[in-house]
Amino acid sequence: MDFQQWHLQSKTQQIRYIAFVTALLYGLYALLESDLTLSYTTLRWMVHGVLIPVSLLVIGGLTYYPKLHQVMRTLLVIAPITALLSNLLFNIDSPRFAFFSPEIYLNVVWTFAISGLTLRYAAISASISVSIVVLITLVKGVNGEFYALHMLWLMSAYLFGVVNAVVQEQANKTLYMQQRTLAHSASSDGLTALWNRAKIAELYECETTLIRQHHYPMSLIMLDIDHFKTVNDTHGHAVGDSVLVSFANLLLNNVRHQDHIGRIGGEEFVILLPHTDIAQATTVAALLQEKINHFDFSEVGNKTASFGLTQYRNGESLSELLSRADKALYLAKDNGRNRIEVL
Ligand SMILES: Nc1nc2c(ncn2[C@@H]2O[C@H](COP(=O)(O)OP(=O)(O)OP(=O)(O)O)[C@@H](O)[C@H]2O)c(=O)[nH]1
Repeated sequence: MDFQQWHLQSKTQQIRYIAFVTALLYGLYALLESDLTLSYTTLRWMVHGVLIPVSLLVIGGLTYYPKLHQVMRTLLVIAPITALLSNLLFNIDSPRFAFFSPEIYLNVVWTFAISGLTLRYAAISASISVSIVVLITLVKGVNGEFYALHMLWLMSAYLFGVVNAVVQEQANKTLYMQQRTLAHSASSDGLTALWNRAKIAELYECETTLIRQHHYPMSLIMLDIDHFKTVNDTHGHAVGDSVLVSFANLLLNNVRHQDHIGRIGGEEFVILLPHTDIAQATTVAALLQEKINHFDFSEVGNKTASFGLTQYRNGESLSELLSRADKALYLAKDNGRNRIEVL
């Protein structure tokens, strides 16, 4: 999940409540406005009392549907621009423009600091809004003495908004990075950085859910370095560790990016291969065997590994799949090691 998606997800509640509260406030605004003005009365009602509150309610409602969050964000970018355009349409020629102008400044601050948009999207929305206001103000003008104050407040709203959004964005990015680091260290093996057993179980659940929908084959390779104990006994634990890291990298460099590699025991590894039947998995295992046999593990020289392969059967649990692969691996060890066995 990239930062934009993470942000959207983490801001869902804020967007929801702010959208609902703002819808309510626009309803009130429409009521108060009708006492203040005689112009565009029906249109004002339609826009401030119906169109904008309904759009905001839709935005709030879309927060409940993660698949529609992109649509929600687009509406969130458009809504403040619409509100502001209607404000200008209704009020720019009015001698009482000053009564209605706070909505414009609030709108800009709202977009940057309150709406829940990321800096990029808030900047797009608020910049379009402010450009429109400046342009229309320059073309149409606003009544004399209010002009300078209007421009100052507009600029202040934009500046406060930008500064706040930049600071918030920095804080959010730090939080995002921290969460990613934490999530990764909770899912990976500290020595090799491959997935740990818990993460493999999570990935297995994701894959089997997809398999139930799309019916594709999946295989599992379990492999174990042969006579690894002698590496530790002869060269020491530190060299043993570096062999494990090199071995992990060798696996990573020789499988597809959609395959999931985990270290589930001392020198025991698994590779979950989606969209792969047992014949294809055997070809992958043979390629890995070849690569391992020819790899120079520096002080240790060449090593071999034994492979246990099996194909996923519909509805079975990870432990059932692992236990069959484990039996195949056991067979490979029993039959002389540096072998591939399938069950
Ligand atoms: N250096 C290092 N050694 C580990 C680690 N985890 C497990 N081991 C060692 O891996 C060795 C596994 O030994 P065994 O289970 O007897 O297996 P083996 O010597 O590889 O023999 P076979 O699997 O039968 O071929 C043990 O000596 C463990 O101490 C680790 O993280 N680092």
